[in-house]
Amino acid sequence: MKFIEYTDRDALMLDLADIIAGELATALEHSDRASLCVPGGTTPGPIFDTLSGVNLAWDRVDVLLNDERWVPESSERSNTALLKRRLVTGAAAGANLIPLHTDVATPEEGLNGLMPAVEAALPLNVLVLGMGTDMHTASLFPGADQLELGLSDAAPTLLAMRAPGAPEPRITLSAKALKSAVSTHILITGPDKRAALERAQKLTPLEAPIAAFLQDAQVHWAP
Ligand SMILES: O=C(O)[C@H](O)[C@@H](O)[C@H](O)[C@H](O)COP(=O)(O)O
Repeated sequence: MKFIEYTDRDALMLDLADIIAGELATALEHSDRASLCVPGGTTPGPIFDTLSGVNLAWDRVDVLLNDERWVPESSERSNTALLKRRLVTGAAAGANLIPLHTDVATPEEGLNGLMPAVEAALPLNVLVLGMGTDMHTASLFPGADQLELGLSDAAPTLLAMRAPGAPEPRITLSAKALKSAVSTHILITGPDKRAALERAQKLTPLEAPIAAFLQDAQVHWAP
């Protein structure tokens, strides 16, 4: 793991957007298509704003979420709506957004229909992960009903997940699918998340799911 500390959040967001754009451009030099897998939640918005202004062959880029809350796009908790508003817009409007939600009642019912497009985007080129102070990442939450499967080598690409720490049912890429990424960036801000990350380094992925990703990751942190 490489830990990169920034003086402030603005610097972090600008630098990481720049790194992601550079990695996508390099991938597109060697391949017809490149994939970018990103977290939802409250932290990455400013990175999306910057990326959506970057000149890149976005029509050759597949964008997908790490995970989605099973809520309609009209909900303010919809990560898909966040991506449409702040990432797949402007210069990046032509990117291919791979859906992680469909209009059925439960993630279990939606899973199989969503799976082929996600699998077609693997292996991932660029992965950005967020983390909660409970050390979850994507929707791999400590105590989640399918965590053990989600972390195992036998995991399917997508799983439904329900957890005490998650207010609604979720759909998530498995650790195996996420770990296909050529490059992994973990985006965290604030002292509580830094302390949580330090705790996670001494725990197993079942106790601290983010631990499954630390070995090959660059962690980007600002106060
Ligand atoms: O949909 C989600 O909730 C995310 O993908 C999740 O894994 C997120 O990255 C963390 O919960 C951190 O969220 P914040 O950035 O809001 O703290």
